[in-house]
Parts: sequence; structure tokens; C-alpha cells
Amino acid sequence: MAEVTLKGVTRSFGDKRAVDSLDLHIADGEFVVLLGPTGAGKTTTLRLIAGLEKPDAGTVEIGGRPMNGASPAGRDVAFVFQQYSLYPHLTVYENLAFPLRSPARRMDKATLDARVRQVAKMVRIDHKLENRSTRLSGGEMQRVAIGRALVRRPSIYLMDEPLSSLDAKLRGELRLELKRIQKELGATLLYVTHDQIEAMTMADRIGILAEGKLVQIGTPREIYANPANLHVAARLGQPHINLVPPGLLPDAATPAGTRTVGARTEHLEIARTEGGVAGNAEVDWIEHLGDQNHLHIKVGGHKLVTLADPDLPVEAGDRISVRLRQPLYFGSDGQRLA
Ligand SMILES: Nc1ncnc2c1ncn2[C@@H]1O[C@H](COP(=O)(O)OP(=O)(O)OP(=O)(O)O)[C@@H](O)[C@H]1O
Repeated sequence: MAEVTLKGVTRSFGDKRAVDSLDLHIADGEFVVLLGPTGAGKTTTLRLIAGLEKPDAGTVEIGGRPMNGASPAGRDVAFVFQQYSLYPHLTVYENLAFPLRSPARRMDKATLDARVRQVAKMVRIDHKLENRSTRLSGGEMQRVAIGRALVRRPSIYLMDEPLSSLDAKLRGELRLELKRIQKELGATLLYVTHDQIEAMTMADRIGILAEGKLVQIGTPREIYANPANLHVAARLGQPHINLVPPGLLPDAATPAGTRTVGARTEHLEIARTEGGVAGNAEVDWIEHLGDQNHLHIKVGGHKLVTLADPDLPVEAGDRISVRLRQPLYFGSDGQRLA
């Protein structure tokens, strides 16, 4: 596998800067996830690395070699798309073997067979090797599509929302398997998703893209706990971070210049009010999720959502008291304040 470096990469479509002066380094064997809203430039970034798009400016290096002008085939990358694109008339075995059959590889039959069977086992499709690919479930097809990338040993795997067409249970399973396989192979992997749980659970580092720019990159923990600005803070956390004006909730110390206070569940202290104490908030409604509840709260015309223990003895309409505990503070430019 190899490291990949983007330096000042820019790509526009008409007036639209899809990718804007992007600097990104992915270390050899690293799993980097690009997270961002629709249109942020995630797919275009993958396509620029794969050579499916040409940058207007900047360079892409793979394994320390500049790729300017190199064709997709000359770049040694493997791409997995959102929608499995298998050869319907071929068996699972032949779909997996296909990338290894190019004459340039001159792979002998026994090596090819061993490689196909090894990867089929990894993606847990080895019991269906003789099935036509059309006779598989969606999850199985996507396993084959991922396996077809894995049979090769490219410099980097590029994956564009490979799990998004699957149901939640399969997504959860494949997420774990993909992470396990990546570790086993020591693979360099750049993975695009909208799904914050995928990003949090699989990434060594998460890169947050917005309008073609890399806003922040760091470990999942860093991105979650130390977001550089409001945009990054809003990308992670379930339920969504609450953004409220300073002074709305009691707080030990609000830094000067605070325009917005960001409060996740762990930043809110909730207590029932007893003995005639008025309380500063009201329970609006409670969403029961099973192991946890979403508590919807009204405070002075603002609505907040927080996770709550199902045993918390409150009901809609109850008065409660809510205070802040070391929340995140943002200035008028949306940047985080120390
Ligand atoms: N071939 C193209 N022609 C014109 N505009 C394009 C083309 N490809 C991408 N764009 C534009 O560039 C911007 C970035 O697109 P891109 O597909 O990279 O975003 P994305 O972050 O992958 O979004 P999504 O999550 O919806 O896939 C968008 O505004 C898109 O409309």
C-alpha cells in the first residue's frame, strides 16, 4: 500500500469550485473518512485521486510519485462505488477473479484461485462462489463488489458510500468487517460517507469537507470533542448539537465574545424541580427509543433535544431545571473560542 498526498488540489465545474485548494495527506495503512454534506466535494476528491477527473491546479501524489497526467489504470487504485456494479452474467467467483485476469498481470491459475478464495472468505461470500451474481441479496452483492476491489493489492482503496444502499443491520455488520479487513491488510483507505456512525467507528482520522475545503481533520475523538467551528460541531453527535444564545441557560463562566453556545447531551445537567422550585425549562415531549429517550425541552422560546435515561421520572409538561456543564463556545465568526 502507499501514502497519498494532495497539495492545493482545485477542480471547478463552470462557476462551481467542487474542490478548493485541498491539502490532504493519507499515511500508508491509514483509514481516512471524508464526511460532509451533499455537494461538499467528497466524490470529486476521490475521482481526482483515481484520475477520473483532472485537477485545474495542484498535485496528487501516490506513493511519493506525482500523478499528473497518469491514466486511471496507471495509478494503481481500486474504487468501490455506492451501487454494486457486478457483471450479472458471471458467477461470484468470476466477478472476484476478473480484476486478476488482465494479461498484464500474468497471474498463474493457482495463485489466482488462492487469492479469490482468500478474499471470498474475508468478505464472507465463500459459500456462494458458484452463484450467479444476480442471484444474491443486496448485501451479498455489495460484499462481492468490495471483494472485487480487495483481490487486488492497489496503493489505495477509494470507497464512495459503499454501504449506503444497504439496510441498517447489514450496514452495521459490514462496517465492522470492513474495518477488520482494512486492519488485517494494512490497507490505505479513503472512504466517503454521510453517515457519522460509519465515520466515528471506522476512521483513524475524519476529514470534514465543506464547499470543497477541508475544514478540519483529526481523530474521531478530536473532531467530536474539539470541533474547530460550528460547521464541524454540527456534523457529529446524535441527537444534533443544541445551538443556543449565551445567557439562555445557567453557566459557570461564558467566555467574552461568545455568540453561540453548543450543548450536547453531556453538556446539559437536567434535574427535576421539587418543592415548588419553578425550574427554567419545560419538557415538551419524550421520544422513546428503547434503551434511551430523546427528551425535547423548551427553554425561553428555544427548543433543545437531549438523550435521557428512560428511568428519568419526567413527563411532557413537567417543569425541570437545565444548566450547562462545560459546553462549547463559538464566536460571531462561528469559530470555536478557547
Ligand atoms: N461532472 C460534473 N459536472 C458539473 N458539476 C459537477 C460535476 N461533478 C460534481 N459537480 C458539482 O460539484 C460539487 C461537488 O460534487 P461532489 O459530487 O463531489 O459532492 P459530494 O460531496 O460527493 O456530494 P454527495 O454527497 O451528494 O455525493 C457539486 O456542486 C456538484 O454539483
